[in-house]
Amino acid sequence: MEINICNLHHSFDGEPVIKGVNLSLQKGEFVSLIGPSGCGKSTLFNLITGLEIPEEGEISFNGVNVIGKRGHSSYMMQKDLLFPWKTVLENVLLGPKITRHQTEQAKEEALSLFPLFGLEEYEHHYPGVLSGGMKQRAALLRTFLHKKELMLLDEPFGALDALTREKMHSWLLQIWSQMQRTVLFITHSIDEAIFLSDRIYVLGPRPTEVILEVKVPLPRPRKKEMTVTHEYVELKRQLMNALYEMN
Ligand SMILES: Nc1ncnc2c1ncn2[C@@H]1O[C@H](COP(=O)(O)OP(=O)(O)OP(=O)(O)O)[C@@H](O)[C@H]1O
Repeated sequence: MEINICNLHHSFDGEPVIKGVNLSLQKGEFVSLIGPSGCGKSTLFNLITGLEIPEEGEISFNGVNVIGKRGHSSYMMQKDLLFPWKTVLENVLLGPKITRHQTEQAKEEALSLFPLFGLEEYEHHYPGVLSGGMKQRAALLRTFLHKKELMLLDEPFGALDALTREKMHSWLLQIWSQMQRTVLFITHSIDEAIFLSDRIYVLGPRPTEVILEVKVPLPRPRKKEMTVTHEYVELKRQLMNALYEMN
């Protein structure tokens, strides 16, 4: 599966937000988007999922135009909250339920994944008793169960403390390699983008466009020790220059 976004333009009330964005993803790739606050990253996700219709440009999955079409990507929004009155299991089944495929099979699959997502024994608890990291893992499990060609993750770890966030990085990579999904990931953290990704796109300020695309030259599986290697530091310098030059 190949995803191509070509010459995408979008405005709100006559104010341009997206200005000729081009990007592509190969099957199974982990790609991050990094850019200044308010540049249009979430808008880009809304366009890819069909929640918004672009003024101009193309979005295709395997050559098929998907503009304005829903159902080809699973989306974890920045504030993807769990419903406090539903149990953790009911919350994670919301994706399959929405697509009317909620069967005993979906429930069994969800239950079998609770240990991998570090949520074992919390199936019938309410989200109020979960830690911040567990809540994000539950929201991620819901997104993983909503099996679509592309997973869009909008800053899933932005609100977590540094240590929990680091643990989540290694954990997410393990899940991603086991489940073989294509991921597009928004972050404000250069380190997070490098540690997780195969490729990174740097977006400029609003109206945004791609100002840099880099491949991450680090082997997998990723290890924390890699964050002090020459390749890592050089890439970080390149990304910092691109991001700080805009301000
Ligand atoms: N539905 C909308 N109507 C009008 N303006 C909008 C709408 N959605 C977003 N905007 C504006 O478009 C711009 C881009 O917003 P967006 O949320 O896409 O940025 P972002 O890069 O995801 O921001 P952040 O990094 O802070 O999450 C902002 O100026 C925002 O106010």
